[in-house]
Formats: sequence, structure tokens, C-alpha cells
Amino acid sequence: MHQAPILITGASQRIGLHCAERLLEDGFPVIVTYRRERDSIDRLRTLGAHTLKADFSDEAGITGFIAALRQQTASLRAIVHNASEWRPDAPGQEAEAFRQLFQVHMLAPYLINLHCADLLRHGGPADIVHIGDDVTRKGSKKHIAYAASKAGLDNLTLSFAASLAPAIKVNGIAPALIQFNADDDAEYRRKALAKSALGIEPGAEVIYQSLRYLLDNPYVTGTTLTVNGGRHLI
Ligand SMILES: NC(=O)C1=CN([C@@H]2O[C@H](COP(=O)(O)OP(=O)(O)OC[C@H]3O[C@@H](n4cnc5c(N)ncnc54)[C@H](OP(=O)(O)O)[C@@H]3O)[C@@H](O)[C@H]2O)C=CC1
Ligand SMILES: Nc1nc2c(c(=O)[nH]1)N=C([C@H](O)[C@@H](O)CO)CN2
Repeated sequence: MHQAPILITGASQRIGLHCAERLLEDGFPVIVTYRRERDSIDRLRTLGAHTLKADFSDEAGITGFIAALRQQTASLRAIVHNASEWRPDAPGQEAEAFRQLFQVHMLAPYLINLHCADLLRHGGPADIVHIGDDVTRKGSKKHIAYAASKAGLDNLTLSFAASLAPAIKVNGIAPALIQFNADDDAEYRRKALAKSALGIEPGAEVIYQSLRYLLDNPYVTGTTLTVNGGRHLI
């Protein structure tokens, strides 16, 4: 059994939920954040996870979470910044959308890393992992604000890796299509699958495998793992 818990933000569904369940299965204590009560959060509690309600949509929500986290635990094995909103650029809501994406993808990881890095300084292996997006490689015509905020997250990986070494490793994972959303129609799915050399919807396990590689490897920091099925080859 591992000692200090791993924090995963936004773990009530999909990739975050899968990684939380797999970490618990592999004997890691886990703390997760969520925004609203759901069966999945109850299931994680049953599996032994500690759950903290947190909305990173504004600074108060982020700083309130930091205070709650520090009440919950005196040490952490890792921090996984998974919480994310995927929203297209919407006419009339440009500035609000940009602010929301900046808050969740950049301000939350920035403030949590700054104010909780000390919880990782316990002498043992310690990691911060930012879940980004392969789209930062070339931008996005329809998700301009989203891609920009994820590109900022990529840069936080470099700065925090330099700043927190050697005690804490800081890395990123840049997925492309991992898991469709329920409302993705057949045409959207066909086009999305055609954008990668491997042409599959791999599912969340490939992100868990990438997370474990980063947690288990003592000699990787300042790196972002591309998990994109070879999109860059098309
Ligand atoms: N799925 C994919 O194919 C891809 C995913 N990624 C990245 O991988 C990660 C996981 O993806 P996926 O599982 O699809 O993510 P989701 O879109 O399912 O979102 C994950 C969680 O983020 C939480 N969240 C959203 N906004 C906020 C906020 N303002 N404050 C706190 N929590 C928030 C939500 O919590 P709640 O439900 O409790 O409201 C949600 O459960 C993300 O960072 C994503 O950008 C990158 C490329 C492809
Ligand atoms: N927070 C999220 N980010 C992203 C999602 C998602 O569902 N939630 N999905 C994608 C897509 O898979 C895209 O990569 C291709 O369709 C990107 N980011």
C-alpha cells in the first residue's frame, strides 16, 4: 500500500474517473475533486477515495479548494491536473469563455502547484502531471481559446519542472482523441478517427498507462508525453 495520496482534479467522469479507479485498484490512496454529487463520486468513496467538492471557475473557488486540501492531508504523492472544460469559441461569449478556460486550465494548476508543492516535499517520489492536449501542436480553428489555455498549461510544465527539481518531477500528457462524448454523431466520429495514423478511439486506459509511466520513472521531468495515435503524421 502506498502512503501519501494522489490528487486527481475533475475525476467524476471519463478519464479522471478511470485513472482514480485504476490508482485505487493498484493500491494508491486517492483524493479527487468534483463539482456535483454523482453516483461515480459515491462509487469512488466506496473504493476508499477522499472527495473534495471544488469549482475552479474563479479564484475564490481555487483558493477555497487549496485550503480544504490542506485540511484533508499533510502530504501528497502526486498532483494530477485533469479538470478541464472543452468548449468551442462561441459568438457573444468570447471573453467569458476565455476567462473560464484560463481559470480551469492555467490559474488552477498554477495556484495549486504554488501553494501545495510543499505537500509533495516528503523525501519520497513526488510528481505533478498536467493533462494538456495534442491540439497545442498546431492550434484549433474552432477551439481557439481552449487550445491557447492548454498551450499555457504546457508552458507551466516547463517552468514548474525547472523550479521544483530535484524534489518534484513535473510532466505533461498531451492526448488527442481518447474518448468520444455521448453526443458525438457518426459523421463527427468518422472524421475524428481519420485524423490519426492509428485511427482508433483508444479509451482512458492509455492515459492511465501514461500517468503510471511518469509516476514510476525517476528520470523524466519537463516532458510532455504525446498520446495521439500519430495525428502529427497525417
Ligand atoms: N477525452 C478526450 O478525448 C481528450 C481529453 N483531453 C484532456 O484529458 C483530460 C480528461 O478529459 P475528459 O475526461 O474528456 O474530461 P471531461 O471533459 O470529462 O472533464 C473532466 C472533468 O473536469 C471537471 N471540470 C470542468 N470544469 C471544471 C471547473 N471549472 N472546475 C472544476 N472541475 C471542472 C468536470 O467535473 P464535474 O463533472 O464534476 O463537473 C469533469 O468531470 C482533460 O484535461 C482533457 O482536456 C485532451 C484531448 C482529448
Ligand atoms: N475537457 C475535455 N477536453 C477535450 C475533450 C473532452 O471531451 N473534454 N475532447 C477532446 C476531443 O477528443 C478532441 O480531441 C477530438 O475530438 C479534446 N479535449
